[in-house]
Parts: sequence; C-alpha cells; structure tokens
Amino acid sequence: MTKKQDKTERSEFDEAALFFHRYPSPGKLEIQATKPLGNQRDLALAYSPGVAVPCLAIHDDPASAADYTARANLVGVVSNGTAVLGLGNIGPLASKPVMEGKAVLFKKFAGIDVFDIEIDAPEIERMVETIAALEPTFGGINLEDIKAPECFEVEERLKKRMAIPVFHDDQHGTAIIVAAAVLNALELAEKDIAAVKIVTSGAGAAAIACLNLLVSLGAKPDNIWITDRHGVAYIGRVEEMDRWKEPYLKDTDARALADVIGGADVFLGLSAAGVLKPELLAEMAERPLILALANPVPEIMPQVAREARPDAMICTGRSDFPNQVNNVLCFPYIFRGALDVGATAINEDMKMAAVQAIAALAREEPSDVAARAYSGETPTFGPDFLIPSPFDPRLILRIAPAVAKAACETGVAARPIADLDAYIDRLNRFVFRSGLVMKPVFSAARRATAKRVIYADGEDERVLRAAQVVVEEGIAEPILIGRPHVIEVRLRRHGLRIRPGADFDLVNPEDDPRYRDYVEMLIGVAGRRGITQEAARTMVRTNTTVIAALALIRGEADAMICGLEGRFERHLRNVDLIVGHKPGVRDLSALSMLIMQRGVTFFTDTYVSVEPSAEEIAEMTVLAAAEIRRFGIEPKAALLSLSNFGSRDTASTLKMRKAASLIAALAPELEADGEMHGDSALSEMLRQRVYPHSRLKGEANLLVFPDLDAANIALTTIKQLTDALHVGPILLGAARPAHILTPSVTSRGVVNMTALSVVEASQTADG
Ligand SMILES: NC(=O)C1=CN([C@@H]2O[C@H](COP(=O)(O)OP(=O)(O)OC[C@H]3O[C@@H](n4cnc5c(N)ncnc54)[C@H](OP(=O)(O)O)[C@@H]3O)[C@@H](O)[C@H]2O)C=CC1
Ligand SMILES: CC(=O)C(=O)O
Ligand SMILES: [Mg+2]
Repeated sequence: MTKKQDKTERSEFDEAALFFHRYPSPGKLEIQATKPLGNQRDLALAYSPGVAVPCLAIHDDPASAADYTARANLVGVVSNGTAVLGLGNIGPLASKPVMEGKAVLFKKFAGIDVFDIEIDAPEIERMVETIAALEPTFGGINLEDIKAPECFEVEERLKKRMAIPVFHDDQHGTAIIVAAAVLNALELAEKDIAAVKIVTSGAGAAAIACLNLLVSLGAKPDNIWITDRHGVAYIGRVEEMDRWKEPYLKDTDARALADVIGGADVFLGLSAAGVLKPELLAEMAERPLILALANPVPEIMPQVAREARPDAMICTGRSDFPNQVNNVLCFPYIFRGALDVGATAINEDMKMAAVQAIAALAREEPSDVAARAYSGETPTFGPDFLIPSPFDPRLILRIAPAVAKAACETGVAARPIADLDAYIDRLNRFVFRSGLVMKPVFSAARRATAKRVIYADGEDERVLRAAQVVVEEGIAEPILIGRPHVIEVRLRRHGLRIRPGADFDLVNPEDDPRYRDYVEMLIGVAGRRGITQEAARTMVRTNTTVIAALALIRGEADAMICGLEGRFERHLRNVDLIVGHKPGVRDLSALSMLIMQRGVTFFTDTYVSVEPSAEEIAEMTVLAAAEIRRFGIEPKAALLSLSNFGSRDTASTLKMRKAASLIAALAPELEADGEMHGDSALSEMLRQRVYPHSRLKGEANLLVFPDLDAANIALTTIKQLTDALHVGPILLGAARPAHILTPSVTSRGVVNMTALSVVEASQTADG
C-alpha cells in the first residue's frame, strides 16, 4: 500500500484515526519529569552541580546507572521503516506512528518507558552501527518492522555486540504468540506437532522466526512449506533466496500456494492482505488452524474463512475478532521480566517460558479477578479462545515472572530476583493502576442482552455521534428523543450514517402516540407529590428527561441518559421522582471516575448531596464500593477531611469520623478508613507516619468527600490539572440505570456512560 492515499477514499474510521493522532496534541507521546523542580535546591540537585555526583558514581560503577537514571526501565523501539505492518517499505518517517504506538503499549501494559527511534538506515551496516551506539541509553532494544532478510543479520550482530536484550519483535514476539496458539489448537484438534503439515504465506521476518520456534517445539522441517511473493520456496529457486529460508526448501515441482496447501493442518499467514483464497481452504486437513496474521488486513477475513471451513480454528492480528494473535500479547511482558532482572539478553529459555505461560493462561480456569474484570464473561479455552485477550490483566502476572525466573536460571540476570512472590505482588499493584478499566466494560456491553438506551438529548450532536459509535460497536440499541426532522438534518450535516428505524428508534416529543400513556404514568407515580394533570401534560410535552424516565419505568428502555443540557438538579429531581430508588437506598449519590496517567481514582459524591450526613456518607461509600467492584477493581476507600486521624475536631471532621465507624459496621469486608488527609489516602508511607494501624492498606482508589463543594472542586481541578478522562457522573442508588451527564461531557463520555449503563441494566436484569 505504498500508493498515495486519496483523501476521498478515506472512511469515517480513517478520518477518526487521523483526528485521534492529531488532537489535542500531535502524536501519542510526551516526556514527563519524575522529579519536581520546585526550587533552587532541586535545580542544584537535578542539574549542575548535583548531577555530577551520579555521573561519577556511574563512571566508577556502570551498574549503578540502574539506580541513578531511567535506563533500567527504558527501551528503544527502533525501526528503519522497511516492513511496516503489512504496508511494506514506507520508510522510517512514515513508520513513526507505529513506533509511538508500540511505546504507548509498552507503557500501558507494562509500565515500561520507551523512546521511539526511527532511523534512516536501510543497509545492514549502518543499522548495526547506529543501534549498537545506543547501548548506553537503554535497558533493552526492541527492533520493529525491519524487513527480512536484513533483520536476521542485524539482530544476530547486535546480540553479539550489546550487553542488553536485543529482541526483534516481529520475529520473536510474533513467534511466541503463534507458538502458544499452535500448541493450544493442536491440543484441541488432538494432533501431534511432529506430524502436522504447516504451510506459510510469507517467508520474511515473522514467518521464519515462527517456524524456527515451532521446530524447536517439535515440528518437522520436512512437513513445513514456505511460500512468498514468488510462490513456493524450492531448491534451485533464485528469486529472493537467503540462508534463513534454507531449512524449509523442498525439492519439488510445486510452485504456488495452491499447489502445496492440500492436507495442511496449519496455514501461517504473515504476508499481505487477501492472499489466501477461500476455495483453497477446502483442501486443508480436518480441523485446520488458520493464522491470518497480516496487519491491518489479514490474508483472509475470518468470516470468509469460517464460511468456507466451519471446522477451522481462526486467528488474526486484529482486536476486532476473536483469537487476536498479535505480538502485543508478548513484548510488553517479556521486556518487563527481562528489565526487572537486568537481563543481558533474551535467550531461548526466556522465550520458551513466555510461550508456556501464554498457552497455559488460555487454558487456566478464569480467576475471580479476571472473571470480574470481564464483568461476568468467563472466557473458556476453546476454538474461539486459543490464546488470552490482550486485555487480560493476568498476562503480566504470568509472563513477566516466568521470563524473569528463566533469566535467573540461565545466568543472564544482572539483578536476580530474590523473592518472586514479592515481585508478583508488585506486578499486581501495577495491574490495578494501569487504567485499562473501560475495556472489560465494553466487552461486557457487547455481549449484554438489555441494550436499549434512551437518550433525552437525542438532538445533541454529541449524542448523535455517540449513537453512531455504539451502533457500530454493537454496544447498545439507541432510542433518541428528538424531533425527527432535526435529527435527520443533523445526521446529514455531521456525515453520520445511522438512520431511524434501521439503527435506532425515535421518540418525537412533539407527536408521539404514547403521549397519553406517558401522562397517565406520570400522574400515577407523581400525582401524590403535587403534580397536577395540567403540570403532568406540560412536563411530558416539554421535558425530555421526563419522557426518558417514563420510558425507562414502562420497560420501553433498559437505561436512560440525560443531562447534556440544563441544570443537574432539575434532571435529578425528575429522575428521583419518576425512577425512584433501589430498595433500601435512602439517597441518590454520584460517583465519578478519573482515568489519569497514574491510574484510576474514584470520587464520591460529586454531584448530588450538598451536605450529606454521616449516615448518607456511609451509604454512598458502600454503594460506590459495589459499583467499583463491577470494574474488577477491589475498592479501597478513604474518608477525606481536613483532619488526619483525629488531628482536628470540627463538625465536618467529626462527621467523617462517625461515617468511618458506620462503614466498619455496615460493610466490615470493605477496606475503608478515615478521617484522613488526601495525601495520606494516596500514600501508605504518609499514612503510616501518623497512624500505622489503619484498616486501609496501600493506595486508596475511592475518595469520599465531606460535602459537595469539596468533592466537586477536587474532581474538576484534578481532572484539569492531570488531563484526566472523566467517566461519569455515575448515578448510584436509582431503581433502574439512569445517568445524568453534565454539559461538559464529550461524545466519548456519552459512549463510555452508555456502555456502563448497558452492563448495569444487564446485571440488574440477570438479578
Ligand atoms: N499479527 C502479528 O503480531 C504480526 C503480524 N505481522 C504481519 O506479517 C506481515 C509480514 O511482516 P514481516 O515478516 O515483518 O515482513 P517482511 O518484509 O520481513 O516479510 C514479508 C513477507 O511476506 C511476503 N509477502 C508480501 N506480500 C506478499 C504477497 N502478496 N503474497 C505472498 N507473500 C507476500 C514477502 O515476500 P517477498 O519476500 O517475496 O516480498 C515476505 O516473505 C505483515 O503483514 C505484518 O503486519 C508481522 C509481525 C507480527
Ligand atoms: C503487530 C506487528 O508488529 C506488525 O504487524 O508488524
Ligand atoms: Mg511489527
């Protein structure tokens, strides 16, 4: 795909990808300082003269660079742009978005810092010299998207020269995942790896490395056939031959993929889009494994393969189909393990440990945490679950320690780990800070059964855009309240494809056949609370939140979303009046989630109770804790105050102290304590200093505030200061899923809240 992309050919998704990369700041990365430079002394320590001291310490003992610099957690993702995804040789500059992407994945999944380095070095010599010279900077080198055969020699030579891990991701990261998928698929098909026939499309970096690893697991080169753009690699062929293909060459007259695919148990596609024609699948052995791994478009689309061979097990490199065989399942964690022991290399034993850990994880019974993180989804080992999902929080917990252990056992660990359990504990803490919280919610929403979400602000552009996304992603079935002609004009103006009837339902507030029923219903629920016939008619005609709430309690919708315009408390009054509370709940409250670089933190009550009592605070804390568990996160609540464990007595500090003791009685299993300062809540060390016996351990993830002023100010200030993403407000305690958003919400925020409310509705429906 080296041709110029015509702007008119871009799909809406393509445009969204460009927008995503461009705004709010170009690219996907920035550098952040880990030390404050707050005063003259900090400056003197960080820079001249203080910086000279660690310089000399490192000069005396190079290993101490791991103590005084970021090197031990810093990986160079290096590419020359010669084999970028399946896009081919598009050059180093154009490869930069991929390398920035790898950097983000390293950080997100494993907490590893990355410099992406795109080098103008198509030749082996130049590549080797440039990369070898980077050794002082990095704890490891991840080579990326460098074409074969150059990549083999570059890696070989760098491994010899450098005393840090050098790992060509497209070769070994891919091979590790492929090997895990093959082992598991063969187990299901009850086939012996020594007897299976493997046919590739592609004989480049990824394909050859996969085959080499499969051979070391027992596959026989005699049973392996490789093909590329020039067809079958046979003895005597002259085009595009190199020594790495040699073990797989055949003495044969077969020339094309079609000539060798017959009887194949495994098709391994690491080449380009659409290479595998569906008619060829008929010739494969029974229960074949089809690995169509070219990115972004596979050798065959899974639905096409499935149609041709219903008994096939199918994997792609993409996240939108089951069985994503992608090196993202490996590289963050293999480097995590290697860096944590100061490994000087990533050797065969470490790779094999990763293969076994990944294969075993897919076969493992889902743990409590994983089951919760998947909101009830219990992915079980089978044809559609040959390997774990990239968002499985257990990946880091299994792969990194296995790799670290193998490094220690094979003598390549400069800093061996003495206490493996303590190490796993540390990784566990990372998992819960990593901020991947919304992913399982989206997966659960896709599978949910109660999907009808009614939007009071159906004419709002943000809702229309969100509706398009939730329909496309299969998250919800939207019902928009709005005037049909207005919605139609706005959909066209914003270039959105969803249409009433086909993609969403409409409720026209000016003319809906259910108008009378709605009025009757409103009088039924609110007639005794001062709502007259006339008032009810006006409310149903003019207030779309009222319509949404009525539709919700009539069972015409499973969840409602309102609040994009107007005052929060007006919407709240109507939701409170019409939807009411869950049994036993006294007051509604609001929970807000901030997704920040440092992790996820919840805040309550951010929108509802102006001056809650101790009893109300205890109730909202328990409700919030239950909501947090839905995300697969174990809540740890801190009741915040200007007083730190009794340091000061005021009406509000006494209230928080009382709330803490009420919670201890109400929910003894909940890790909660107070009253305490905000910094004590977030730092175990500070807390220990004032009160070592707190029931709260580690870092609080639920901050409970004494009043609405404090909660709302903290939320909005921290959100702005940290560039956080706000998910919420999540209304707690309503009898049915009803959420009142705020005028500052973005369309992405509407999508997030839609997914949450669908999961909530489905869990309510399931009891
Ligand atoms: N899912 C995953 O995790 C990963 C997927 N990949 C994908 O694998 C593919 C190859 O990557 P990589 O090995 O790094 O690149 P290389 O450039 O090293 O190898 C590409 C190979 O594919 C062959 N090929 C290209 N086009 C065709 C075609 N139309 N028909 C048959 N063979 C073809 C090339 O043949 P020739 O030499 O004759 O040109 C070459 O053998 C890419 O699509 C990449 O996205 C790679 C790594 C990981
Ligand atoms: C996933 C990957 O590394 C590739 O497609 O190149
Ligand atoms: Mg790659």
